[in-house]
Amino acid sequence: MAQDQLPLINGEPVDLSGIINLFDFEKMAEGKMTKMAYEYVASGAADEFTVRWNRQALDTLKLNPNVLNDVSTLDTSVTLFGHKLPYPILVAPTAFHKIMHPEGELATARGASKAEAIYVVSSFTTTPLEEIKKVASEPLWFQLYVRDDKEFTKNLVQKAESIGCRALCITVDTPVGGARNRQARVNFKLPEGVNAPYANGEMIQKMPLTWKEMEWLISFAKVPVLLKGILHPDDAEKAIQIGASGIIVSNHSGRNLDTVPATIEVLPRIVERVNKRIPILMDGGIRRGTDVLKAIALGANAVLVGKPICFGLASGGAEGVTKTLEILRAEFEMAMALTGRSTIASIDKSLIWK
Ligand SMILES: Cc1cc2nc3c(=O)[nH]c(=O)nc-3n(C[C@H](O)[C@H](O)[C@H](O)COP(=O)(O)O)c2cc1C
Ligand SMILES: CCCCC(=O)C(=O)O
Repeated sequence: MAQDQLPLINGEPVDLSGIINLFDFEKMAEGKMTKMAYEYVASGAADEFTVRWNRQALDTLKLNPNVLNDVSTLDTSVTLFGHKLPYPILVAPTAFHKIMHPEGELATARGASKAEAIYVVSSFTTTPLEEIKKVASEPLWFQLYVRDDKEFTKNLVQKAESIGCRALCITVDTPVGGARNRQARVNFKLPEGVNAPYANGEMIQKMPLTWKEMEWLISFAKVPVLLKGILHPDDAEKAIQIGASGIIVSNHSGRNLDTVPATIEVLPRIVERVNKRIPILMDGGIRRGTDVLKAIALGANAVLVGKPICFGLASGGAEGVTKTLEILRAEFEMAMALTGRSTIASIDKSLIWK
């Protein structure tokens, strides 16, 4: 592409034509972000075993394709809480987008909408919800970090509902922050002029969140409530008992408790216990269309992607976010066709080589 035809991001031409897969975006983003921002996004907790295991576990699962099924037309759609998604990939909640790109969450929302994906806005957004809502043409969900101030929490839930967020993801795996060594080494903090309006001036501190508070939240929430960060089948069961509408199997991309297993390893046990009573979403290390396929084969209804969205955003603003999702979607479609699956319902356990 000629220089003068390239899209302008903040007045700077950005050429994404060399980006072929999601790993290319990480390399490009590293060159564009401040060291502090890159370390914040790219790092995990402690020795980063879980970060690596998320990827390794997906990589080492082998596929067992069928041939000669009619895959001339694919239906990749799934329905979650009454809303039809054209494909089963959502934008995971990630904090502080203005440290990744000056347009922050507005670029993420535009980019996700263009790719027809639901964007789960983080409690630690650096842009007010009302502004994000104005630029989003696809549904938003809201991720909630529950604070010890109940009034604050309730008001935030009601704000998210009133601007039209269609679901709430309550993050339950962060009662305290993890041992984020790489963040500590760069002395991570928000740069001057960037703030998180719903973080109440604090980063993660002790959060007094227990099953009792979850019941309280569910009692007044008007939209479906999902618990994000479930790894134990007993907790999945409790989530159903207290009336959660869904769960997200997640280890927070290995950013909180190191040495928990890969989410794709945990997923089958949760799926067995939940036994189709509520939808199960999963995140952690999804980078390839085949990863999406494997998660669905093992029982997830949909997946979310976190880091790749941050890297897409840092590389090319809204366009980078769109391209990230489009690459993953296209790879997922190829993976379906190449395994002989034309619908989501036909993606079953037999696809995984034993
Ligand atoms: C930079 C970054 C910020 C994150 N911020 C939040 C957050 O504010 N709230 C939350 O529930 N999860 C947060 N997460 C976790 C993601 O929602 C998600 O669980 C995880 O990133 C998925 O794994 P992946 O990044 O390997 O795709 C964050 C993850 C990253 C990488
Ligand atoms: C201090 C925690 C901020 C948000 C978060 O969940 C993350 O960085 O993973």
